Amino acid sequence: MELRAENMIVTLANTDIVNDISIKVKNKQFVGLIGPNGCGKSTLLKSIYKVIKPKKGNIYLGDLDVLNSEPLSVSRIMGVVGQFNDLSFDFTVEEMVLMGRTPHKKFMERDTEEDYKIVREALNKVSLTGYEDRSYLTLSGGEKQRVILARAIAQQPSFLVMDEPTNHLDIKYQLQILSIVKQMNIGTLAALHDLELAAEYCDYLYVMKQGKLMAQGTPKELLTSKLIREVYDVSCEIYTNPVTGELGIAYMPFS
Ligand SMILES: Nc1ncnc2c1ncn2[C@@H]1O[C@H](COP(=O)(O)OP(=O)(O)OP(=O)(O)O)[C@@H](O)[C@H]1O
Repeated sequence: MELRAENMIVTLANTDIVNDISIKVKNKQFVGLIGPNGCGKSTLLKSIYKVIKPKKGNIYLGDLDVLNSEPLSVSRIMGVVGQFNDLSFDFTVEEMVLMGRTPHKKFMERDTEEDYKIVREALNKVSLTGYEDRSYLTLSGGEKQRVILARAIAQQPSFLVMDEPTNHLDIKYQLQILSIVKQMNIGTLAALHDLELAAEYCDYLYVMKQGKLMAQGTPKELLTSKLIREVYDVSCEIYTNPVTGELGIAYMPFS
């Protein structure tokens, strides 16, 4: 399913945090959103998953006019893995992942054996089998992150929005989570900080700086030392990793 966000302007506290940005994620494409802290990535994503109302713009997911649709209609096709996953109330891991089934149910409809099967499979995918009865609030940051991904998997969305999904995760789970998402083979838009991981997993990248879109392209054409200096104010050398063949970035320490 294709996502089109057109001419998005998001204003918070009288400031244009997202300033006339258009992005497109083609069907089954994994698209990364990169840029320095505070450039507006989360704000743009939140406007796409309807937590923040933009001042201007249009968002279409397939034929669905996201901004003019009920959240329930959007949640039937869009999964979200947010940046901060804390709750005020405690739920078990199983209850958390079962919430992913809610958009597909009628009012007061009971959970079925099929729902529990989908939840078990989702937990297995993120290596959390056996955690069903654990209290969500007692989990580590990385375990919470994987529960939230399991919830998105159980939702069986056609499109996924992720805000720094590898936050809190050690390297094994960073690779695991991105591989799982890639295998889901659905359109995905993800804000990412690790540029090497972005290069490895993303088909296409958008670069934001100070609320504006600065550049876009495939990782290979986009990630140059010149661009990284312009965006992050950091010196680096780009090379091809001799072991993986992937794009590598050697950052130069501040002197
Ligand atoms: N509700 C708000 N009111 C005022 N300013 C806000 C609000 N929410 C976010 N901002 C500001 O908007 C800017 C962009 O924030 P945002 O979280 O979108 O950035 P980001 O690119 O996701 O950053 P990070 O990489 O640090 O997560 C920041 O300067 C932030 O302080």
